[in-house]
Amino acid sequence: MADIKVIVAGPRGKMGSEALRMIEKEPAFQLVGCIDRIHDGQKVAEVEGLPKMDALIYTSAEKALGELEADVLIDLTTPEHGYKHTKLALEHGVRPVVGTTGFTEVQMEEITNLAEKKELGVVIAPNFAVGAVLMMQFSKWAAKHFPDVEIIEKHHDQKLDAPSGTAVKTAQLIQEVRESHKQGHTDEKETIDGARGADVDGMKIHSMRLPGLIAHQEVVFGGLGQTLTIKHDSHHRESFMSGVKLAIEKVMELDQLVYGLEHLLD
Ligand SMILES: NC(=O)C1=CN([C@@H]2O[C@H](COP(=O)(O)OP(=O)(O)OC[C@H]3O[C@@H](n4cnc5c(N)ncnc54)[C@H](O)[C@@H]3O)[C@@H](O)[C@H]2O)C=CC1
Ligand SMILES: O=C(O)C1=N[C@H](C(=O)O)C[C@H](O)C1
Repeated sequence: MADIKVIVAGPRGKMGSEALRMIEKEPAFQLVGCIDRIHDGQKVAEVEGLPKMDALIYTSAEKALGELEADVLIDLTTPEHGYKHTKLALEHGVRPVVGTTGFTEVQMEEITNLAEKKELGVVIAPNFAVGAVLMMQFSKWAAKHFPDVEIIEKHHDQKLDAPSGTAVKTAQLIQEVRESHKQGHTDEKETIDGARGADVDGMKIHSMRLPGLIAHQEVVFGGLGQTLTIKHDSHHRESFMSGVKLAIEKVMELDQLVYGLEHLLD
C-alpha cells in the first residue's frame, strides 16, 4: 500500500502525542504536518517530548491544509476546534479521522452533509478502543432484555466534555432497542440538583472526573432479582491506537461519514 499522508491536529495532547508515536512506528503512514496552537514553523522533532519526526507544525489550520499534500487529518483537540478542523479538511479534500468528542447534533449533521457533498470519507469515533466498542455493542444487546439501565462513566479531571462521547454513543445504541420510559420511582425528587444524573429517555448517565483515572465506563442493567454490569477500562492511551490505525486505513475507502468504529470492524 502506498503511504497514507497524515496531518495530526493536537500533537502535544495526551492522545495526539500517542498518535504521533503510533504513526512513527507504522511504515504505511507518513506524517506530513501538524496543527498546534504554538510552535509555528518548527519541526515536530524540535518540540520537547515529541518523536524525532521532520514534519512541520502550523498554527493556522487553513495554511496547513492549503499547503500540505495530505490524505487524512486526525483531530484530537477540543470540540470547538475539532469541528472547525473537520470542516476545513473536507473543504480541502482531506479525509478527517476524528477522535475529538463533544460535537453537537447540529454539527454532526453539517459534517454528514458536507462529507456527502464532497463524496469524501470521514470517521468520527467517540472511542477507538476495541474493548470499548464491544462494551457498547454488548450493552445494546443486553438492553433488549434489561430495559432499566444506568451508565457510569469515569474520566481524568482534565476532560472538557460531559457526558463522555462514549456514554452518549452507548445511550444512542441502547435507545435503538429500548422503549423510552422513566426509571426509578414515579414520585422520585432530587433534593440536590443533578443527584440522579443526566437523563436520556429516562435512562441515566453519571459522569465522574478524578485525577488518576484515564477512561472507564460501566453500564449497569437491573432486572428482577439480578443486575448485569458491562465494564470497560482504558488503563493506557495505547488502547486507542489500533482503532486510530484502522480508521486511517478505512477512511481512504469511504465516501461518507461513519460514526463509530463498530462499522469498520469485521
Ligand atoms: N475517540 C477516542 O478514542 C478518544 C477521544 N478522546 C478525545 O480526544 C480529544 C483530546 O483528548 P486529550 O488528548 O485527552 O486532550 P488534551 O487536552 O491532552 O489534548 C488536546 C490538545 O489539543 C490542542 N489544541 C487545542 N486547540 C487547538 C487548536 N486550535 N489547534 C491545534 N491544537 C489545539 C491542545 O493544545 C492540546 O495539546 C478530546 O475531545 C477527548 O474527549 C480522548 C481519548 C480517546
Ligand atoms: O477524554 C478522554 O480521555 C476520552 N474521551 C472519549 C470519550 O469522551 O468518550 C473516549 C475515551 O473515553 C477517553
